[in-house]
Amino acid sequence: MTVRFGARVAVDGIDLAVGPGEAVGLIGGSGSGKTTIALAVLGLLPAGARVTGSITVAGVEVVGADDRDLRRLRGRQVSFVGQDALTALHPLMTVGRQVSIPLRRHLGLSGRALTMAAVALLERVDLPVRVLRAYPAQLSGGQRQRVAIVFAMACRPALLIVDEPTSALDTTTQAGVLELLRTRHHTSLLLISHDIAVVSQVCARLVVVRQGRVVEQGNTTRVLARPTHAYTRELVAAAQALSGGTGAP
Ligand SMILES: Nc1ncnc2c1ncn2[C@@H]1O[C@H](COP(=O)(O)OP(=O)(O)OP(=O)(O)O)[C@@H](O)[C@H]1O
Repeated sequence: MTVRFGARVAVDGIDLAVGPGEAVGLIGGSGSGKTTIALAVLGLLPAGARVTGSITVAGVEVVGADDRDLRRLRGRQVSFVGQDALTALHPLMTVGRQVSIPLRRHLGLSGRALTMAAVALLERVDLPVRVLRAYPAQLSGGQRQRVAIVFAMACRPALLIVDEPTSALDTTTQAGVLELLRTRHHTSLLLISHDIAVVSQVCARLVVVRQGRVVEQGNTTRVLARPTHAYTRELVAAAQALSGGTGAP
């Protein structure tokens, strides 16, 4: 895919595949095009953006699709969790009401079956049932992030895209969120981050982007041990410096 904002090419002929159940990490510095790739896959780029090429999710072509088809795809086949879970959740709706919407719309649940499904989702992320009656602002940052991810996975989408899931969290809470991302069952994951250490804890394959192009991709262990591109070496060195400077991140 290629994405242009006017004359500026933000994503330049990227060829990227995420297989069924696979977790792929998309890494790159600020402005490398990571969020633009995510928004293109979701069909959520702003009006001025022009996408060329092809993007398919669960066999459905996104480029040129109409709003109705895109709405059907989002939530059911592809879900997204952005950097700030507070913005992903409606501030004036309890957690319980919010989770009931996708469960009703996409899975057709109602009444007792719907309540039981909502409770089961919270149990999966070690959150007490009373969280269903809480408003997002009454939860901690880590609780909100877990709620947002578990909601995004509620309808068992084919693909989950998560953008910088842990940047605002302390190390312990971060570990909980990453553990949650590891237990996705059949859902594929595209995990976006500038932090190679975070992504390498969840993803078996890494794709490194710079200025809208893929500069390196491959098995996580291989990329960390023997990065071939200078830019990847910089990212690995930065992660090692942050983790105390010894060993792999
Ligand atoms: N709506 C827009 N209009 C014009 N240019 C944009 C728009 N959105 C993104 N860009 C440009 O596209 C390029 C890629 O931006 P993008 O947000 O995808 O990078 P990123 O890798 O996600 O960065 P970050 O890690 O800082 O979020 C940048 O040069 C940015 O300025």
